[in-house]
Amino acid sequence: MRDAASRTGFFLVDDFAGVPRHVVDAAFDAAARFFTADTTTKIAACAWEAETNAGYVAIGRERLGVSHPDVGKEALNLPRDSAATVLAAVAATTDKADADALAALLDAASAAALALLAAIGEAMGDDDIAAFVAAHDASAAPAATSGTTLRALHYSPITDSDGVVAVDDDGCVLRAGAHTDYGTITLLFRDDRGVDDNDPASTSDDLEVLVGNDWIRVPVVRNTVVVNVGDLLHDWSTGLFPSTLHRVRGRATAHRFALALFVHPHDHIAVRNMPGLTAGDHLRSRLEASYTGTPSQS
Ligand SMILES: O=C(O)CCC(=O)C(=O)O
Ligand SMILES: [Fe+2]
Repeated sequence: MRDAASRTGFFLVDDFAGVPRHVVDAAFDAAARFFTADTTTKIAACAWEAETNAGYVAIGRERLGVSHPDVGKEALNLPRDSAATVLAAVAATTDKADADALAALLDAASAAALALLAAIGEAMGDDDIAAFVAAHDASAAPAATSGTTLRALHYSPITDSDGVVAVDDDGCVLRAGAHTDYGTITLLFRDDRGVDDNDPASTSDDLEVLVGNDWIRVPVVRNTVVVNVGDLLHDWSTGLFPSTLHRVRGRATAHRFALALFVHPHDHIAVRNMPGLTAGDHLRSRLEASYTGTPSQS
């Protein structure tokens, strides 16, 4: 883990890091059903709110890279601290079982993250692993708020008429621009749904990581979760574990689904190497830079 985290900032963990497969599958099914609703319904149910970072992020609202909005990407944000309102909106839009499935993944992935953080603390040679883990553990500080958020992501097929960006020679578009993640670690669950069966080149390994000067594809390995280092672990480890630039570059014709838990310390925790900045301030400034004002109604 120390080797992978320090070289690329990305690694795969078997058995979904302890999250039961049926919990992952049920959450994928729930997210896919929610995204099937039309845009107006989803916006009306729970439009994304800057204050809480909770809710439905319509196509055109988010730009992870600097150049243009992420192409054809919509998301449902379930921050740990304000999941309830979004879960109620999911229950009203599809059904209660779907809301329960997303809540179950939020809980199970959050627990898995704490176990991973203990291992990561050991791998980076932290002199107070317990404090590192406790800085992310809701039960260790029940009154503390945190940016930890489950996001369901859906990238829909795009056509020429979308006119947003060019499809490159490989038939791919940049689905999510190059960025580093904002928190401590991210747990990314992927599956094969959305792969275009009519297109032999279509795969779900669309996630690319910048290693040296090369964009390397992160392979999809069944029953694994991708774990990657975010900016605050880069900070905590003083650069030993780098938060690596990554992007999603995928087939223009395919759907893509992913579920990501962005794990953050409690908001009041100080960012080690930026005096005066807290984890909460850091997250707010990154969110402000990546969300645009107007949803497109496509
Ligand atoms: O869609 C994905 O696989 C990952 C997207 C990503 O890197 C992110 O949302 O931070
Ligand atoms: Fe990311």
